[in-house]
Amino acid sequence: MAPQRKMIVFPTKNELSEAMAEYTANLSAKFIKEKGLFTVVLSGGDQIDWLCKLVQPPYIDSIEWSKWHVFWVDERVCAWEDPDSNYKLAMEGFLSKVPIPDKNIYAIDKHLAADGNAEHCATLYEECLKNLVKEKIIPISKKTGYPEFDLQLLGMGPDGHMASLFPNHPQINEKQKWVTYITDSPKPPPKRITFTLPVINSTLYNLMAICDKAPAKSVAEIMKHNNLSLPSAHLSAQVENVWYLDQAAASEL
Ligand SMILES: O=C(O)[C@H](O)[C@@H](O)[C@H](O)[C@H](O)COP(=O)(O)O
Repeated sequence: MAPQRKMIVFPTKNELSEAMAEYTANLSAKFIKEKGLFTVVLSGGDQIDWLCKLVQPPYIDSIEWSKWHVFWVDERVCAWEDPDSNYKLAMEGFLSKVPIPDKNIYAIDKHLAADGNAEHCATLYEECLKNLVKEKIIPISKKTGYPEFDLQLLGMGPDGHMASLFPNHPQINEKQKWVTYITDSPKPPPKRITFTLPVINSTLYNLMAICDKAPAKSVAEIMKHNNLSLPSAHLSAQVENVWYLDQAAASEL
């Protein structure tokens, strides 16, 4: 039975950001103690701004960064140096400030992304994940049959999309692939790769962080009506599916 969706509303974005950092640091300590490593899946958008607390005391010194393995739930198919790149966003805002080994940061294929080859990028990213299963970095969940990440940090767009799973687009129905692609994303840029829904929901701990007024109507559609036409309404997890909102994002509840 999938865990119930939990919701916590914070008075300010700063308090939400502090709670995100604490949640992440606690899970980092838990999994590194249990298995000697921690797998974290990032997304794009504003979320990286909120992870800023992790690069400040106490976390900057207390987290065992060398044991982290970092992935992206979705990525734009563009050069790493492109302002649209989630890799660039995360590298500049977070990853360049913490001592995670480069080999433990799994980005979209640099050259194929620069060439704009979305389908091949998705195939290669899936191959990367499958190699890490063989190397026992990522387990396959006995419960779901899909790869099992420890923590995934997600955002939601005003239209209710998460990762690059958008309303009225077929990618949300993909069940065979672990990574798929889109070439007509309603949110620019159009070409992206994305984890599929079964992989997103096979994560042990999913933290959905939403701020500002723009997504408030979609938050209400999901929290009050469980409107499944919105991809984020399908978010689940194996252990915890928790939504952190600021007052503006919760203002229609
Ligand atoms: O690549 C992307 O665009 C993101 O992964 C996307 O899914 C993002 O998480 C949401 O659009 C929320 O973005 P904001 O936090 O900027 O609203």
